[in-house]
Amino acid sequence: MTTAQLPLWPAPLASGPVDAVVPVPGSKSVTNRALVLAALADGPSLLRRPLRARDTRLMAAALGALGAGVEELGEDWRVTPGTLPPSTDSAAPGAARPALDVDCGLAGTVMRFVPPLAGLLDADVRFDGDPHARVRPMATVVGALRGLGVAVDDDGRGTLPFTVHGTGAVRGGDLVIDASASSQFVSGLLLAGARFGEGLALRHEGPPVPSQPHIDMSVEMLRAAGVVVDDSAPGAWRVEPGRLRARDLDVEPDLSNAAPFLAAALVTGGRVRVPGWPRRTTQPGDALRWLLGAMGAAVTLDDEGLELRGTGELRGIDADLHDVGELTPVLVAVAALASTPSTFRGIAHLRGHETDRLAALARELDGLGGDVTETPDGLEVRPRPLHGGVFRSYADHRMATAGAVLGLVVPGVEVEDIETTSKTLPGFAGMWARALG
Ligand SMILES: O=C(O)C1=C[C@@H](OP(=O)(O)O)[C@@H](O)[C@H](O)C1
Ligand SMILES: C=C(OP(=O)(O)O)C(=O)O
Repeated sequence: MTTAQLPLWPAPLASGPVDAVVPVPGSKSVTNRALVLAALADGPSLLRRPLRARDTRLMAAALGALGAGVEELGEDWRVTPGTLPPSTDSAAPGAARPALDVDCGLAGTVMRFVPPLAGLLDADVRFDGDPHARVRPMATVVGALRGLGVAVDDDGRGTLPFTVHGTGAVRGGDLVIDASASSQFVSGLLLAGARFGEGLALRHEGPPVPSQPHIDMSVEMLRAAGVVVDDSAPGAWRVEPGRLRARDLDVEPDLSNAAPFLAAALVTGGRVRVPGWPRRTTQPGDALRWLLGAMGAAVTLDDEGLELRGTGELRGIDADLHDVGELTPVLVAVAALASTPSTFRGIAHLRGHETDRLAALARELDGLGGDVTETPDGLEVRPRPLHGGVFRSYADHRMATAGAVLGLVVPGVEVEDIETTSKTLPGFAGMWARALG
């Protein structure tokens, strides 16, 4: 794919230690789960301060196409279930079955969470997305739906596009999947499972499932909606059939989107405070406290939020990021600026993210004079003096923010298509400029 025509953003060089308070918008993962659960619930729900970004607007539009209503009320969103749960007023005799379109963009949560809901509608629902979305792994979703008795038309490649032929009900029951390529396969089925006739008894078979905190987030949010979920056996989940309670919810700040700002404090020896950092959370971004701490940061969490201070020390780490893969790009950028080498493991599944993140990080850092090698399940980073140049983002919001972190201390870094950050963080360039003062 040629990306030569995309604009280049001269990444600002820090003139000194970054010292900023950075309020971070709502969590993508919490917002999109809350939208799905609200669309399936027994009445209207209010999401307070959801993330308003491309991924969450795509989710709102997808649920809208399936019959739910999402209305903006200032900073909040009111969600009305509409024809979800399954409509009883199916098409009149002789009328064509409704054919609906869902644009997944590049949102993993939309492409993995919405198809199981489409099975609950009496309609044909076509799923497609961006060019980069058409190479993300989807075979497990298609296979799971067929295993649940839902017909799906695809071209057999195990990717978008495909069409789900819903019949208005999903039988549910026992299902075995391989979720080693993405935890979202598990989450998507769990979120819809209570609406299946027999509920869902899901079992994973295969190499370990990544991103366990995101599965915990799904289970916790289902329970908060009154759904009975048993996750006591490793690699197995039982969702009892039943109603989902509508509820109002405060969306936590997106801790993974705090990563570049916290990294800015660390690599410039400065200080960044993120207000509203939850004391307890299922978000994987909470691990930044330990990961950046291990790289030299001093981190405190109190009622004012999280504060991270750079201490002047910046060391490499050896870290298994299997559970927190979405933190990888920024951590690799920090590692490239450290005084000692780093090894990141457990993240083979990042090859199926917005882009092949392992290849992209190795290529772009090498392009700035770095020394990064891919391993079968991760990256090895050997710090070297870096020089300026173009840092391509491959339609990946987290590649773009990783480039911004490098540009703080490496003169002449130009990040391609900084606006790709609008997937989860619209206005990133402005936030970055404000944080740098
Ligand atoms: O369920 C979610 O909200 C997510 C799960 C993870 O996906 P993978 O398990 O595919 O890494 C994560 O990387 C992604 O950013 C968001
Ligand atoms: C992997 C990510 O996104 P998605 O939800 O599209 O999978 C991510 O945000 O790092």
